[in-house]
Amino acid sequence: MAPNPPQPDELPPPCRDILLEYSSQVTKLGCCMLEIMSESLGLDANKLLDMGCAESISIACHYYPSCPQPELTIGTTEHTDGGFITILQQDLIGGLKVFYENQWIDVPPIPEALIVNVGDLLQLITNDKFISSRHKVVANKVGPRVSIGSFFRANLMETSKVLEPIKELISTDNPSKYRSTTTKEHRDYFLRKGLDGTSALLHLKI
Ligand SMILES: O=C(O)CCC(=O)C(=O)O
Ligand SMILES: [Fe+2]
Repeated sequence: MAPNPPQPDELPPPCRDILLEYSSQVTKLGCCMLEIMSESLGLDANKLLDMGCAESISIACHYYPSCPQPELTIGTTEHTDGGFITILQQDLIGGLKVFYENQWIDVPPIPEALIVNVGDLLQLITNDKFISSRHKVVANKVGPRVSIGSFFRANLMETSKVLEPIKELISTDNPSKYRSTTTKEHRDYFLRKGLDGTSALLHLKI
């Protein structure tokens, strides 16, 4: 949806208007979250926005059919999201799980609540102040399940933009945990690696 929004007639008619409206509202919410997160790090409220964390936004609508033998398969394999933040809306079916304190915990649907996931790039630029969440979706006998993910990512148009821990968040006591990369290098690695359950940050660790 950003930086190059689709033409309305490129979107399926049944969800065209609502998707454009949703995109504009979720963008506002994401910017607000990024401002609050900046402040919580002791940074200027605009810092994460100025770094381009809301420049590129894509929306994926997921449809998980009901599954007669859910124990034999998986909805979405374990992964961390690759961007800065993801705002996720799930319906009331359930199935999302997050890895917390060494175990998989259900993220039960709460009507009208949204989930905000920290992604790998926010972990990288905050030098581990925010940690990306490992999550997955299990298959379900009931369904279908629908979810909508709004991904705030690095702007791929700026291929050579450098991604590295924010200077204000590193010091001699708390040195940089990651080497610098570029949006292109990181994206290529993320796509090559696939959703194999390991973090795309491991190869950048110092
Ligand atoms: O369907 C969901 O609830 C989560 C999907 C997801 O993790 C993703 O698209 O990155
Ligand atoms: Fe995800």
